[in-house]
Order: sequence, then C-alpha cells, then structure tokens
Amino acid sequence: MNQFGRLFRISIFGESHGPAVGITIDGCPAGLPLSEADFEADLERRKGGQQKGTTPRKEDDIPQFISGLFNGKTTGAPLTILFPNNNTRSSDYEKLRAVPRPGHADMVARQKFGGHEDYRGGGHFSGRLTVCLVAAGVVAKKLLAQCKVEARILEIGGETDLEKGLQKAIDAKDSVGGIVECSVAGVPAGIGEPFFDSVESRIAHAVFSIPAIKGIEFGAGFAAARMFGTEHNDAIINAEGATATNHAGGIVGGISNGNELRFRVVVKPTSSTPKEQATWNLGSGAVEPFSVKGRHDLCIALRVPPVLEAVAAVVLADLFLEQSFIPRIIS
Ligand SMILES: Cc1cc2nc3c(=O)[nH]c(=O)nc-3n(C[C@H](O)[C@H](O)[C@H](O)COP(=O)(O)O)c2cc1C
Ligand SMILES: C=C(O[C@@H]1CC(C(=O)O)=C[C@@H](OP(=O)(O)O)[C@H]1O)C(=O)O
Repeated sequence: MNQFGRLFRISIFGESHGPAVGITIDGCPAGLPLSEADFEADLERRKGGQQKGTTPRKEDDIPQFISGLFNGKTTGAPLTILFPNNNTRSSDYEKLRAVPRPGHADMVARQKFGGHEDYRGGGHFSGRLTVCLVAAGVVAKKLLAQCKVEARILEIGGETDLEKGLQKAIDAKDSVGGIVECSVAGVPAGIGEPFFDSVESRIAHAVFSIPAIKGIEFGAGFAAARMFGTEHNDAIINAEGATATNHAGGIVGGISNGNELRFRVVVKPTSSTPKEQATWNLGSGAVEPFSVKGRHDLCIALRVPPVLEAVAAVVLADLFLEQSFIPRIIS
C-alpha cells in the first residue's frame, strides 16, 4: 500500500493538485531535535523552477508539523508533516483527460481505480509527493549522524557534460533521462539480512517508489558481467575486513561490509514531453496525435539527487533501528 519500513515506518498521502501532500513517520525515536531549518537545504535542492530544465511550478515547500513534535523535539508519537499545494493549474489536465499520456500513470490509474482517481497533475502518482520523501529523509539523516549520504548526477541524455545533455532535450523539444549515483559513507559492517532483507533489496524497494526510476545497480553493477572474478573480487586486506576495492558497492551476501554503499539509478525521460506523440483518445476511440501542454520537468534526473539520498537514509534508519544501532529515546 502506501507504507514502507518496519520500525521507521513512513506512509505518504496526498495528490499533486489536492490541498496538500504529506507524510507520517511512525517509529521515529523520541527526543530528536527537529526544526523547520533542518529541512530547508534538502527541500530547496528538490524544488522545481530554480534551474533550467525543471518544472516552472513553484511551491513554497515549507513543512507544517501536524503531530509528533513538541518543544522542538520528536515525542515518539507519529510525526506528520504536511506540504500545502498552492500553485496548481488543474486546467492543463482537463484537456488531457481523454488522452492518457504514454509513460505516465494516467491509463493504469484509470484501469486500477475505475476513473475515481484524482487525475489532476498525476494525482497520487505525481513526483510532487517526493517532497514528502525528502522530508522523511531529513529526519532519517539526523538519526544517521555517523553517515554521510550524498547523491550526484552522472549523466544526462547520455552525456557526462550535463549542460550538453540538457541542451539535447531543448534542441529536440523533447525530454531526456539520466543516471544518478548515491553513496553512503559510515555504514558499519553487519547491517541487513542474507535473503529477503538484503540491503540491496531494501534499498531497491524504496528506490523504485520514486516515480520515473527504471533501474538500479550496486557497486560495479552491470559492468560485473564483463569482468573476471579476480577483477571483480574486493581483496580483503586486514582483520576488520577492509578491502582494496569496492566493486561490491559495500554489500556482500546482503550484508553491509563496512565499505561505502554505492549505487546508481536510471531516471527515465519525462513522459510529458512537449513533442507531439500519439495515444488512444478515449473520447473518439482512435489513436490520435496530441502534445502535452503544461509545466513539466524536461529532465527529472535534475531533481532526483535529494530524493535518492532521502530514500537511502530512510532505509538505513530502519535497518539501524532493527540492529538497535539507534536508541529508542535520544537523551
Ligand atoms: C521529482 C520528480 C519530478 C517529476 N516531474 C514530472 C513531470 O514534470 N512530468 C511528468 O510527466 N513526469 C514527472 N515525473 C515522473 C512521473 O511522476 C512518473 O513518470 C509517473 O508517475 C509514472 O511513474 P513511472 O515513471 O515510475 O512509471 C517526476 C518524477 C519525479 C521523481
Ligand atoms: C509539483 C512538482 O512536480 C510535478 C511532478 C509532475 C509529475 O507528473 O510527476 C508533474 C508536474 O506537475 P504539474 O503538472 O501539476 O505542475 C510537476 O510540476 C513537485 O515536484 O513539487
């Protein structure tokens, strides 16, 4: 459903053009100091409308703390944070109602929810809800004080020169995808479980909740298929298990090995591209050309780094709590 996690359990709600989007974090330890200022940097990094290639829709994204915070500290009760939607332009979506956008969730939402779904701005499927993931990530990062979680864009439109990649989209009046890498330093050895709760499984589960993510690889990833075993193996060089290389991306047998966690994700090109495309028109009952008019990200990857960091932090906070690496009350 719309929940994720065991002990640090998040549940997201809201729609892109509804009154607000929000998140409830259940299981956050009591006594964690938290203020609006803690959220500013990451929320700012995720915001649209600040750099070329991102949606011109600007929202304040000021967190409203509804529950679970008292005298500047978490109480141990569910922490609910709201982000009002103040800059919707739903008229764009009235015209689109008859023409489900290929690559967006319009058609599957209709099939699953029988037309009752809020279709405005992609409704509950919208990337708008990633503001909530970022908020949860801020809380999780505070719990992971020993870790450094960092994500950066490696490629846009197949180019390591990011501006060149974005320009490709602008010139083609189309959208482009990208590759974003996340690393987490400071994760001790021993986190995760051998099979279903491997660190890879838990991270991948959370990562695929980010709209537009289509792939993930850990460490050497797909390149491992083209390496010899002796090339790929990370030679163990001391009694603590330190290794000379990190092709495993910090995870062996589903368990963290003390190295930096490292993974990369594929962000697809935005489905709502300005270029003309064709789709099934539900009104006329025929395939017809159409183009999306609206305020869309030309390249979603530009906005993904803080979201990727957030989901990584949420997963690790959950795993750290399972291992009792984080106390239930912070004094
Ligand atoms: C931060 C962020 C911003 C996004 N902005 C847009 C957008 O402006 N237009 C669009 O069509 N899709 C956008 N998306 C992607 C859609 O929400 C996503 O493609 C859609 O929900 C279908 O899900 P899927 O791509 O995971 O299959 C965005 C995603 C993220 C994470
Ligand atoms: C609002 C945000 O991103 C939105 C994500 C999105 C989508 O289809 O995912 C489509 C656009 O929404 P709208 O058409 O309503 O302007 C983006 O602006 C945000 O990230 O805060």
